[in-house]
Amino acid sequence: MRKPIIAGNWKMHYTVDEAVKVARELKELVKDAEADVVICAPYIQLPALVEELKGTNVKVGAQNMHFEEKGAFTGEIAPAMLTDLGVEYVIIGHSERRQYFNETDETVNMKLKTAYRHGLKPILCVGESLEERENGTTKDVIENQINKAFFEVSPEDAKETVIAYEPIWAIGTGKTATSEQANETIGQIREMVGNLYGAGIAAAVRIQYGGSVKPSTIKEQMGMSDIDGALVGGASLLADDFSKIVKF
Ligand SMILES: O=C[C@H](O)COP(=O)(O)O
Repeated sequence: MRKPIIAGNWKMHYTVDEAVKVARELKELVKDAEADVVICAPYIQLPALVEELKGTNVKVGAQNMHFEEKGAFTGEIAPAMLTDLGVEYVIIGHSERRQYFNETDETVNMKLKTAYRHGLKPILCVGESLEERENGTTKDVIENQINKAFFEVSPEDAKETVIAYEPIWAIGTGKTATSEQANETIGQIREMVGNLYGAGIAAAVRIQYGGSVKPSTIKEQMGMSDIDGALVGGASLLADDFSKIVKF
């Protein structure tokens, strides 16, 4: 039985004070949640969030990091800077990073390996564009992303990876993939993991759906056979909405 995992991605929202206020409300609302709960916040909020959420069931994640240990990479954040704070998760390869910041399947692979090395739990994002969905190439596009992301990744590390399937056309658009569409593609991703690592790991790996998830959509989504959680953008910004998703 896979434990559900609901992660919020706050993207580029909130000052530190605002973030702490939401976290304070959230930790009360979700303290008896059965799912794993994660908030992935902008770097500058991470120290205050780790402090605010210490000893609670809400874990803190970053939205990105560099694959190198250190060096002349102006504006970047190294993995040890995150673990030193007590950050436990990191989103890798979000479509907005791929689209606006030149993230490639190769850098995604390097970042995954760096995350494992530092004991950070990665949330690996994959997904197709609207054009790819309409062309009928969704499965090929995602298989390519999965194969490249897991290139030379050990089975032990692969098993601990959370995969987020996010159709790009459903992100922030209010256009949710139907639960059946999401479940079908997530089932295919599980098969791809199985092709790489075998049935045991495919059955164990947790795969989330992301894209306009709301309190009103989560129950049906979590009722599907292959959906193990959600990566939530807009609806994670308010504690009340996010807690309803967490406690689907
Ligand atoms: O990381 C989260 C996803 O990009 C989904 O964002 P959204 O829930 O605002 O559509």
